[in-house]
Amino acid sequence: MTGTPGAAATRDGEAERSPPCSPSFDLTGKVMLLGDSGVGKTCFLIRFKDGAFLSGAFIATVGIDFRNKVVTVDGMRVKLQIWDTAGQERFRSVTHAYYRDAQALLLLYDITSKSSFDSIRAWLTEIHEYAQRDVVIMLLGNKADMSSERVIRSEDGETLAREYGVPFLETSAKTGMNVELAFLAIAK
Ligand SMILES: Nc1nc2c(ncn2[C@@H]2O[C@H](COP(=O)(O)OP(=O)(O)OP(=O)(O)O)[C@@H](O)[C@H]2O)c(=O)[nH]1
Repeated sequence: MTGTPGAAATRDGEAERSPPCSPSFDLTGKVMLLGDSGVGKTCFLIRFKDGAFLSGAFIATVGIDFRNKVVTVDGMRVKLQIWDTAGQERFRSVTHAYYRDAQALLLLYDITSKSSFDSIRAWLTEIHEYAQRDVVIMLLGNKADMSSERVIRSEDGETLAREYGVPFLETSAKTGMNVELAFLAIAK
């Protein structure tokens, strides 16, 4: 993560100034949420940022959006700037432009959707094409609360993650399971 405390862009693009002698964070880092449309990226971010779950109608993200959250890791305050990308194919050219600046990527699939799991290899190919070579990647099997509709076993997620040498967790934006853990793991 980069050490640039002080002024920072807020979600609305306004300057967020901190007193020069006591910055509100020690480090900053850019994280991107990636994965097919509907896997739960926006809900995952809202759960982490606000501790809430957006149930009801699914509103697909248009283009890209971001939110900031400061977390404490090993006594250091890390400001995470988290970019929520649109999973829909038609927005890919927009989101590609943001890969380069990301230090960490959370790549999500939905454990109730085989197609979202099958897309992971294509996502990893895109990541290798557009992201920094040393980017931190984590694979997440989201919607783990939907056990009766599960079609992807935990072992399948683990095997795929091992093949690509990335860490893996199952998560739920609905219950909050492992959401904070995933962000803290990549913030380290
Ligand atoms: N049960 C359950 N539903 C979830 C979970 N996460 C998301 N959902 C639901 O899945 C749908 C899609 O969630 P979004 O967060 O909008 O999906 P997205 O990946 O951001 O989609 P795009 O913006 O199109 O890329 C919504 O109806 C959510 O309520 C979860 O962990 N559990």
